Amino acid sequence: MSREYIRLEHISKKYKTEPVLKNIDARLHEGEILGFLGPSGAGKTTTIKIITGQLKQTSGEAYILGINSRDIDETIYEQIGIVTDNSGIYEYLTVYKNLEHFAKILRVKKDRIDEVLRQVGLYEQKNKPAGKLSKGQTQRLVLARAVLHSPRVLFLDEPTSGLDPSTAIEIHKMLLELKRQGMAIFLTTHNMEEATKMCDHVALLNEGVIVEYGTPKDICLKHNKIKKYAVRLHDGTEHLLEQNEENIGRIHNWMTENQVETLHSCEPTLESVFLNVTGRELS
Ligand SMILES: Nc1ncnc2c1ncn2[C@@H]1O[C@H](COP(=O)(O)OP(=O)(O)OP(=O)(O)O)[C@@H](O)[C@H]1O
Repeated sequence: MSREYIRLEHISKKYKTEPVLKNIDARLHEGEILGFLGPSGAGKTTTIKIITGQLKQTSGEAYILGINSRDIDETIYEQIGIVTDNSGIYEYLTVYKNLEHFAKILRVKKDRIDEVLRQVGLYEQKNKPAGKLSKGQTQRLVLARAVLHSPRVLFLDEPTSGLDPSTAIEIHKMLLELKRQGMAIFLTTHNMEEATKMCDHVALLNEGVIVEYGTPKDICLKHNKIKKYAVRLHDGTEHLLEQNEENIGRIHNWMTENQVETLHSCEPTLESVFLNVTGRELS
């Protein structure tokens, strides 16, 4: 049984009188990725801040690596990494010097810097000033900094937001490798494809409430009540049909007349589940 690294029990948070998190429960284990998925303002960043002790909850308990978040001090940062935005990178220092600076603070041996630079694919850019990196390269540097001290838990707030698809795929590969090495990753995203591909469990968060929690597959299967088929005919027309007797008959007729070019069953996606449950788009 893998070790539990994060536990949220009935977390609620109000900013003044405004409730932004309501009774949040979640778990994250060693070597797992948990996705907090929700539109802007759903409460994802607030949740990260509570777990990491940057913000106090109004009620409920949060534990990270067995420590109550109300009791944690800065020594926790030796065991966790946080990626929220690009702040904290010194633009006028080279990529290497940036990491050297953090290696000193985190008491990490210098050998580890080249190792991490290779891991995130920035070794060739090590002598470039950080301010001259592309957006994707900057995100790799931020990630390199966050994993320099081999943390047990990594928090990523929208890690691929604004990146082109091929850079996002590279970041995903890196994260899956870190997970394979046992790191637990708490990921927030608007991107349901990212969540489906990367996460062992997801929490769908809407206006501070978890409306669904589980594996992406289980959540989608649970909502697979109305089955649909997508049919494309040789004449170029496309048809999205609910599974019922009449439509099965239509599909059958098209098939016997050899009119069908492609036929797929359409499973729900996390995006469509979210829309279904909340009436809102994720992004
Ligand atoms: N310091 C604060 N004071 C008052 N309200 C706040 C504060 N920080 C966040 N909020 C509010 O709490 C709610 C949740 O914000 P939060 O940043 O956690 O959302 P999010 O899901 O991370 O959004 P995004 O995807 O845009 O980053 C929002 O309505 C936000 O306006």
